[in-house]
Amino acid sequence: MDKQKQDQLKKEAAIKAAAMVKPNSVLGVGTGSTVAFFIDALGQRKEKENFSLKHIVTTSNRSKKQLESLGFKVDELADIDQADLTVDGADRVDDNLDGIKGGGGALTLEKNVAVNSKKIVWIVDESKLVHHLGGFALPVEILPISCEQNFKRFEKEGLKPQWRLDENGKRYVTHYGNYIIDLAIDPIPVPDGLADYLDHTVGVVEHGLFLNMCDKVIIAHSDGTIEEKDRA
Ligand SMILES: O=C[C@H](O)[C@H](O)[C@H](O)COP(=O)(O)O
Repeated sequence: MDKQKQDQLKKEAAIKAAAMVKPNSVLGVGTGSTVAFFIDALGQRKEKENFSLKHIVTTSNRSKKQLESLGFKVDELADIDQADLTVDGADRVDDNLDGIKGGGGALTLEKNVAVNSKKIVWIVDESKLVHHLGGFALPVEILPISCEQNFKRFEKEGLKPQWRLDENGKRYVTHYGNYIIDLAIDPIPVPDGLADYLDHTVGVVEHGLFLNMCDKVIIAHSDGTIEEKDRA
C-alpha cells in the first residue's frame, strides 16, 4: 500500500474514533502518525461543536504539542485518577486484539496511560493486522546501567536484539533517558511467555507487548470499509 493510501486509511480510522469521544470526559491520547490524525479530528470537533474535555493526558511530547497547538490543555497522568477512554495507534494487532506497540518509542508512557484507562481503543489501517503477533520488531525500553548485559542475555536467548538508533546513528534515547532494544523475533511464538520473561528481567523498564489491554480496534480497510472489532 502506498503512503498516501495508508495515510487516508489512518485518517478514516482516526475520524471514527474522534466521534466516540464524549464531551467533558477524561481522555488519554496516544502517539504516532495515526494518532496525529486523531488529534486533528479532535481539533475539528472542538471548533465545530465547541466541545471540551475534563482532562486530557497524553503519551508523548509530540502529541502534547499538537494538542496544545489546537487549544487543548494537557494534564499529567499524575493529575487524574483514570482516563475514561484512551485512543492510541498500534504497530501490529492480532486476532485476539493483542498488540505490539512502541515503534515510535513511546511504549512506557503509553502502557502507563493504558493501564489507567477504563477503555482502550486502537486505530489502525489494515496493514497492521496479523493473525499471530510478529512482523514488527518488539521494542524493549532498557535502563542504560545494565543494557550491555541485557543485550547479551537477549542474544543468548535467541531474541535477536538490535539497538534502536536515532537519525544520527546514535542509540535512541527515550523520554525517560533509556535505550530501546528491538527484538527481531518473528513470529513471537508465545507472547505471554515472552511478556512474563521481560517483566521479570531486571533493567527492562517496559516492553511493547500490550496483551489483554485493548477493548476495541477500529480498522480502516483499503476497500473503503471501517471495521470495529471488540474484545471477545
Ligand atoms: O511508540 C509509538 C506508538 O506505539 C504508536 O502508537 C505506534 O508505533 C503506531 O504508530 P503509527 O500510527 O505511526 O503507525
